[in-house]
Amino acid sequence: MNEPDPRAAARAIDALRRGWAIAIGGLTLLPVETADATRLAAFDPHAVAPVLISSGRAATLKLVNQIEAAEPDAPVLVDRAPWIDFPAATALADAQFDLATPLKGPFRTIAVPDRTAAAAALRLARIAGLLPAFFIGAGPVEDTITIADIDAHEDATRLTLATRARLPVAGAEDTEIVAFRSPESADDHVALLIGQPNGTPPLVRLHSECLTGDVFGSLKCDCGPQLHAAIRAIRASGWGILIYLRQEGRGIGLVNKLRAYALQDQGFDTVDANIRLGFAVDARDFGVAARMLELLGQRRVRLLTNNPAKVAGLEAAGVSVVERIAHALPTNPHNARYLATKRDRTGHQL
Ligand SMILES: Nc1nc2c(ncn2[C@@H]2O[C@H](COP(=O)(O)OP(=O)(O)OP(=O)(O)O)[C@@H](O)[C@H]2O)c(=O)[nH]1
Ligand SMILES: [Zn+2]
Repeated sequence: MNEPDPRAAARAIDALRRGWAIAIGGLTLLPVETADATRLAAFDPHAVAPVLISSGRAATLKLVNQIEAAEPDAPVLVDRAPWIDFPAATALADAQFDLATPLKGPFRTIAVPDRTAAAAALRLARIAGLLPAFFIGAGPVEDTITIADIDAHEDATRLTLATRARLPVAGAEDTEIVAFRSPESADDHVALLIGQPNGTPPLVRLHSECLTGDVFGSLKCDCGPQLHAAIRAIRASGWGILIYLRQEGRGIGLVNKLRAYALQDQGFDTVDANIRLGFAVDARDFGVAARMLELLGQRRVRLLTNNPAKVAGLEAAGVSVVERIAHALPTNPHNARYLATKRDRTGHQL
């Protein structure tokens, strides 16, 4: 097996964002979101290329039953009926049109030729911040990558400590910022080391990026208040670490999170919005945070969280969580339903 090429996934992500076709394993794929009718005609002159979507999207379109939708990001292939032109394929891919222009079919699902490569393609779409939907054909491709290249892009063990500097912040003047990077990914994660080690396990907060909450003070979620309260709680405890993970939108990226918000405007909750778009409810990998803690020499932590998946994710990656401390803040009329959904549907303990 060849070593993964550090540039391969980055080149493929770039190609997908420009609407160019790529090949993964035995599959040749054109992304639905960024293609157009002309590119599709060049890629698939006989209009026979089936459309790859995920099972959550397929369940939303009533193409598969609910049991399969329990794993919302599994690959499903839709046969290319003659009426599925480029706009119809876009409607297959994009949940925002579901209520206004419901698709009636008829649709037929067919066997996915290479499930592993198809799942890798859906994963790459998520990493690229695109809708998880592709035409599968035989046209010319811009890049060819392997599943190992995609794995390397997400491999936390490839993360290294890049630099560190003093960074006094409001509520914690004795703070240092440490930045981490990997050869593959452009997402530079950071940690704030707050206070001085005192022989006890650090109080740790894993915070996933939320542009809307962290920067604009969005009231739809609790991220901004949680971020600032965590810094203060860590300082008050003596010392600890705030890990800031570049996992916007629970790992689906900013644009897809805003698509989920548009679906929430239509009445769907945060869980159903992700599924209707074709993503897992939570696409984050907390192994990245474990790797950062390991590079900082910390294998035992006290964790500030309401989310059992964060505890399990750290433990699975070899960090022992000696204590979980709840991190709930007052609700407001805009985020009450979101927080209730996290309690009722994703097991958050408040
Ligand atoms: N996809 C999606 N992501 C969201 C939504 N609302 C907030 N987020 C993202 O969710 C992440 C915030 O999660 P965290 O603050 O880590 O919260 P948590 O997983 O609930 O866990 P704790 O706060 O530790 O209990 C950020 O990446 C936000 O951008 C939403 O409606 N849809
Ligand atoms: Zn948020």
